[in-house]
Parts: sequence; structure tokens; C-alpha cells
Amino acid sequence: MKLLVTGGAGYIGSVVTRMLLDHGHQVTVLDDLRTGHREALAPEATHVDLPVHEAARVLTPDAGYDGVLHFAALIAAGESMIRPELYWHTNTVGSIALIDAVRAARVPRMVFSSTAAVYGNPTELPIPETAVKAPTSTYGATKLAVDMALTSEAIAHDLAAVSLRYFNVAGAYLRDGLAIGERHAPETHLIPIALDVAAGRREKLQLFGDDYPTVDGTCVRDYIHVEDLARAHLLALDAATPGRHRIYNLGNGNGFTNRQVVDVVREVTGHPVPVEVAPRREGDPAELVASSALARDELGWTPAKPTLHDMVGDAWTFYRAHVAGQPS
Ligand SMILES: NC(=O)c1ccc[n+]([C@@H]2O[C@H](COP(=O)([O-])OP(=O)(O)OC[C@H]3O[C@@H](n4cnc5c(N)ncnc54)[C@H](O)[C@@H]3O)[C@@H](O)[C@H]2O)c1
Ligand SMILES: O=c1ccn([C@@H]2O[C@H](COP(=O)(O)OP(=O)(O)O[C@H]3O[C@H](CO)[C@@H](O)[C@H](O)[C@H]3O)[C@@H](O)[C@H]2O)c(=O)[nH]1
Repeated sequence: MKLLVTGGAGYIGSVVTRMLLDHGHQVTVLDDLRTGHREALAPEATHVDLPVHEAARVLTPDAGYDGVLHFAALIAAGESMIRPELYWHTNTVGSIALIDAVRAARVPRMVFSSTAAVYGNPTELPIPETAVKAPTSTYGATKLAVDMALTSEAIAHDLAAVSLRYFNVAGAYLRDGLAIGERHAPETHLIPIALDVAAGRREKLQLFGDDYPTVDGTCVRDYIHVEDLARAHLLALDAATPGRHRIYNLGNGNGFTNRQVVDVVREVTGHPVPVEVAPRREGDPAELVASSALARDELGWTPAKPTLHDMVGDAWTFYRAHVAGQPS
């Protein structure tokens, strides 16, 4: 297929781009590098340096794209509470512009990076796709709005749409000397920050809140290996059906508290990770654990690396090769 990947210079988009190319697809990456990295761009993909709001310049009616995979977004739930306007403009307005371009160019399918953050504090665990959607962060709300727009678009204009609701993505894609991993600047995610502390690049990890209603008072998250997540995108492209908006949660169904995650980082790296309890971070739900039964049944998705040890181990391999020597 001829595919447009927005956000293909970012963590997840660059792993999916690599896999798409390895499966023989032709890929154009649209990414203005606002948070991504030029080095993460796959050499075999064409790169277009444009904001997603201007996707119509690439998705022209005669360009012949078979599909769009839309990763480009701002992703930090905490920041979205401080700068909500930035998140609405980038994530929602940008996605609506992209959907408009998809319609005008008659692109038949679109896969969207949605998130567990659409559910807010869940009323049932593990969370099925049908659970109440009540985001606690602006980030989650900006993504839920796009999910809803895709439902309308599929029904009214026959788009084959798929939203993949990722839970917490971790690990790195390691193949024959190639390593693609997580390198956000500034980093906000728990595992890469804990690795920074283990490597001695940060003094300590701040644990945001220890008074949540969980086993040890810290938040619970469900981690998914980036390689397993990437594979679900290839399955989603095949399963996309005109006139339908399919929605799948992607996680492993196991919850880990933030303290348990830090323990695994200590074990895997063999280094101490000093922690300090800090106030809660605005917008964080207490517990997010996925039911991915639908993805398993309908997409035939089976995670190959479901353990946190695998994810932290691969993230640590990437970290030592590509992050440890860089300036903080
Ligand atoms: N990382 C996670 O745990 C996680 C979990 C759930 C959902 N997601 C979603 O997955 C997607 C990818 O996340 P990631 O961790 O790879 O993020 P990332 O920050 O590493 O990558 C995002 C990429 O999009 C680009 N980008 C952002 N806004 C853009 C715009 N307006 N125009 C053009 N390019 C733009 C950035 O330059 C970057 O390369 C996001 O949509 C995110 O919301 C991520
Ligand atoms: O220095 C830190 C960083 C994080 N946390 C906590 O660790 C947990 C996980 O946080 P983080 O790694 O930032 O991920 P989330 O906020 O859960 O969000 C991620 O996972 C969501 C899906 O669950 C995605 O939608 C988001 O894009 C992605 O950033 C939360 O309780 C945070 O408060 C800390 O205590 N200290």
C-alpha cells in the first residue's frame, strides 16, 4: 500500500514506519519535527516537513494514497492541563484538518492513535471499549473528540476507520543492530525517567502522589511493548472496513503501580533509583488496565513481549546505546 504516516519521526510512529517498510509498503512521513527526531526518520521513507494541519498539500486527489496512519500529536497529559489550547489546536484541530484532507483525496482508510486517557477514572476494570468515556485530562478529551469525529466520518462518508487506544507504551524495537526507542524532550514518562535516574543522569525520581486508592497508593498503569503495539497497526490496516469505525484497546491486562515499575527498573538495571514522593500530577487517573479481548478476537492480535521485564530490558538496551551519552 501507499501510506502516509503522520508523526513518523516520533517514538511509536518511527517503529511502525520501520515495520511497514519491512512489509513492503511505500511510506511518506509527514512530521514537522516539533517533538520528533530527524535521526528517527526511516531512510527509505519520503519525509515531508509540514504540520498535520497542512496535510492536504500532500494528500492531493491524484496522489493515490491507500491509507493514513495518524500518530502526530502532543502527548503529555500533565502539560495538557497547563496549556489546554495547545492540545486542542494540535490534537483536535490538526486531526480534523487531516480527516478533511483524507475525504477530499478519497483516501479509503485511516488508523488513529487514540489512548486509554479517554476513559478517565474507569467504572469497570479491566476497561472494555464500551466503558464510560470521561477523560480527566485535556489530552484525553482532545483524543476522544477525534474518535467521535472518525465515527461520524466513517458512517457519513464510508471511511474505513480504526482507532487504537494504547495504554502505556514502553520498550524499544531492536533488530539486527537497529534500535528505535523513546526519547522525548523533555521526557515525562515514568520508565525513561527512572532509567535516567538509574544511569545517574538524574538524582532522583519524583513519584507523583502516593495517596491514590491502589495497593501502595501510587497510580496503576498497563504497559504494552512498542513492538507488539506496532504489529497491531498492520493488522488494523487489513481489518479496516469501509463505513465502519473499529475501536480497540491495546494493553496486556496487567496493572503495575508506579512503585512496582521502579522496582523492575532497579532489578533490570542493577542500579539504585532513589525516589521522592511529590504532589499528584493534575489529570492523572488512579488506575488504567485494558481489556484487549476485542483486539485479540477481531484482529488476531497476540502480544509477544507481555512482561514488564521485557519492556524495561529493551528500553534499557536502547537507552545505553542512544541516550546515556547525550547531554541531559
Ligand atoms: N507514548 C504512549 O505511551 C502513548 C500512549 C497512548 C497514545 N499515544 C499516542 O501515540 C501517538 C504517538 O506517540 P509518541 O509517544 O510516539 O509521541 P512522540 O512525541 O514521540 O511523536 C509524535 C510525533 O508527531 C510529531 N508532531 C506532533 N504534532 C505535530 C503536528 N501538528 N504536525 C506534524 N507533526 C507533529 C512530532 O514531531 C513527533 O515526531 C500520539 O498520538 C499519542 O497521543 C502514545
Ligand atoms: O516522573 C514521573 C513521571 C510519571 N509519574 C507517574 O507515572 C504514571 C505514568 O505516567 P506517564 O509515564 O507520564 O504516562 P501516562 O500519564 O499514564 O500517559 C501515557 O499513557 C497514556 C495511556 O495510558 C497515553 O495516553 C499518554 O500519551 C502517555 O503519555 C503516572 O501516574 C504519573 O503520575 C511519576 O510519578 N513520576
